[in-house]
Amino acid sequence: MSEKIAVLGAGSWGSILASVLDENGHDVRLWSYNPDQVEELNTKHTNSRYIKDFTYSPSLVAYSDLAQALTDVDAVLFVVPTKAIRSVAGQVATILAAKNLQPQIIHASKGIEQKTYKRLSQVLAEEIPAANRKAVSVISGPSHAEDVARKDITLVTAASESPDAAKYVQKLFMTSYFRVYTNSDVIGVEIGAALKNIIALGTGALNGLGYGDNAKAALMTRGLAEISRLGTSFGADPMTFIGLSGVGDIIVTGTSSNSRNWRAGDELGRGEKLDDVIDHMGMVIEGLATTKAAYELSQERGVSMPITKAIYQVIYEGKDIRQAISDLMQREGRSEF
Ligand SMILES: NC(=O)C1=CN([C@@H]2O[C@H](COP(=O)(O)OP(=O)(O)OC[C@H]3O[C@@H](n4cnc5c(N)ncnc54)[C@H](OP(=O)(O)O)[C@@H]3O)[C@@H](O)[C@H]2O)C=CC1
Ligand SMILES: O=C(CO)COP(=O)(O)O
Repeated sequence: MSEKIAVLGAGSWGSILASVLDENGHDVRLWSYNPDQVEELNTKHTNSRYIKDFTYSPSLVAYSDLAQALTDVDAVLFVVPTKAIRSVAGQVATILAAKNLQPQIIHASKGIEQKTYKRLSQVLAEEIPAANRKAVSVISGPSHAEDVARKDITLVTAASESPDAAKYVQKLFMTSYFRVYTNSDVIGVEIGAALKNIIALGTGALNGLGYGDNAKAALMTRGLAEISRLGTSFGADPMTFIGLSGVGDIIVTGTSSNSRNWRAGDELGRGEKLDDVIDHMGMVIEGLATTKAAYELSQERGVSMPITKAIYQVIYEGKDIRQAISDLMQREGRSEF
């Protein structure tokens, strides 16, 4: 099949997913709000700020005009940072209504909306009226853009309440090195995807402070336990958290310097100031905002999330990291499950 697909957001992940789709023979329109970036993508076929040493196929065309990118689309893939999802979806909705289109809606972003605590598929379904879309799906899993760029083996999951939509997304992306499973648990997939970034900040910080493998494994395991507690409180299937978008993504993000969240944590652990870390990263560090949303959500729902709370206190209340770790370790002993 060859579909017309608009990919919105030309950062590291959006541009590489666009490249996978282009390679699969789809008519891909990669949209960015930055005209200089569009110019670079269309003339040099590079995206140097976001992905180093990678050349895109000339068949992949970038657009700065959103309406043009959406012409006759069969599917729209959102890969902008979480904080931009609602505003971009609002613009998309207006254009789809004017063009009388009803594409599949997919997103590959990882976060929770601030203040509303909504998952991104909920935000998309709210902003794009049912008359102008088919189902909403999410594609997620352990997938650093840098690894996909060099065609390293990558497995992800496509989740949707509509089994047909999940299969559609699976078919769009599958290649010899990019394998896609389907999943009906949208809640579990989106919560796992968003909250693993908090844990990556934590394991990065442990690394920066000089802690070893035991400490990092402990943080990832107990981190997954609290993510699972929050997710199941919303009705997620506990099995999802031992799948690709749960333990898979915690491993890839919580152990790798390819992860911006891990790197940010590492730099904080080494004593750098948060503002400096954000400044020189130059790309989105989703875990920072997600820590706030998840902490507030855990308070609101009465779900125990001690690691998220500790990371929240370090980032938002200026608590000393070593003190936060010591306080976590001195909590009263309890049963593992
Ligand atoms: N990188 C990866 O390996 C993976 C990332 N993800 C997720 O994908 C999402 C995007 O991440 P990623 O591509 O890495 O992020 P990047 O920071 O690399 O790129 C984000 C892109 O979105 C643009 N952007 C920012 N705000 C807006 C806006 N309001 N309207 C339109 N475009 C905007 C940015 O432009 P500018 O920089 O000029 O602001 C940039 O081009 C995140 O949720 C991330 O968690 C998921 C899996 C893997
Ligand atoms: O989600 C990712 C890999 O699955 C990428 O993580 P970072 O946003 O921390 O780079």
